[in-house]
Amino acid sequence: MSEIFAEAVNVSRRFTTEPDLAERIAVRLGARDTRKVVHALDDVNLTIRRGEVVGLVGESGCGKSTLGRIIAGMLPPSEGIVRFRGKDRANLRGQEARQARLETQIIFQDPMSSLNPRKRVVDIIGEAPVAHGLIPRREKEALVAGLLAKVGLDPSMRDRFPHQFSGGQRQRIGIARALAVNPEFLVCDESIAALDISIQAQVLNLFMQLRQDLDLTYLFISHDLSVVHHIADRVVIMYLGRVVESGPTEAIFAEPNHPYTAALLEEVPRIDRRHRSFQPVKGEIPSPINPPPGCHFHPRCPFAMDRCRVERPALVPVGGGQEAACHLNDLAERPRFTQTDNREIPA
Ligand SMILES: Nc1ncnc2c1ncn2[C@@H]1O[C@H](COP(=O)(O)OP(=O)(O)OP(=O)(O)O)[C@@H](O)[C@H]1O
Repeated sequence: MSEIFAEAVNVSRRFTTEPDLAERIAVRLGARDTRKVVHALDDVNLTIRRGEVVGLVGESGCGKSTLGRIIAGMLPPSEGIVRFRGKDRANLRGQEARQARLETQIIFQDPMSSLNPRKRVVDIIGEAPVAHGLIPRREKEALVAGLLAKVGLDPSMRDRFPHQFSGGQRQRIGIARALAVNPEFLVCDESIAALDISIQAQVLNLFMQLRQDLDLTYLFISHDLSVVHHIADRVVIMYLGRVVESGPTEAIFAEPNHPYTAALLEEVPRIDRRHRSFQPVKGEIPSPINPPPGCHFHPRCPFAMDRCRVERPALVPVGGGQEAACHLNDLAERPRFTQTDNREIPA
């Protein structure tokens, strides 16, 4: 197995909600402070090995982006450690910290909001490598031309502005900008979600090609299991701030261990039946402001037992390279579920 490249160890992250105007006024007038704490991540472990594509999936609000930003070093955890190449990111200083920042690039969903509309593509892509002293200014044009070609755009487009490109082309510009500083690790946060279906496949193929050509490591965040099935070596499933299951992609798709994973897969969409997002698993996702005790999934789980309502299940190996956090694994006879009947089995 290749070396561990990036790692989150027992990472938690809380946010305090901002009070709105009415709440601020009420507090000034003596009312109780109504700010609430959002438990976005609750003791999460994640390991990414060199050269791996790890797919991080889960419903909206389960903490995927927060984990991606923490692993990328853009956001500190409230608790826990983030290691990059074996070193605690929080302790990196000077040149080492700068190097770690450059080696990790994050590609967001909406390229338009991250590309400066007043700058030409040549500057958008070529600015950072010059500013960081990776290349002399005179080499900027050539570097940008090469990068545009690498992401499938005509190098003659380098003097255009972002608004002169389509959504898919803009995402390619975003990718070229990320590649300009020679990263080894790309965190792709819903990077293809905003694109038309046909364009999604093209950009996904580009990511896979770049992986091969440049030996990249990816954390690929998506709410779309079919996308992850297509690109990831390993899948990590999150539910309400916790990892509930992880393992090799094929194993997870063939035999999910956690009832939540099974329920998601029931709804999914094979890649050939293109389906863009999760259908709601039965029941509402609870609020991360007030998560349920025990297993976070128990209010929606068709198998929930008394123990699930009070005791958090640990994430443990369950065979086949998979890990799952489910008390069912401790039963002498585990109820079997299939992708089609998991909703009907009584508790
Ligand atoms: N800066 C913040 N302030 C307050 N709450 C936040 C902040 N950032 C994220 N959250 C909350 O933390 C939880 C997890 O958010 P996050 O964006 O990580 O989830 P996600 O799985 O990526 O969802 P989505 O796909 O909708 O972005 C959500 O309840 C979100 O509202």
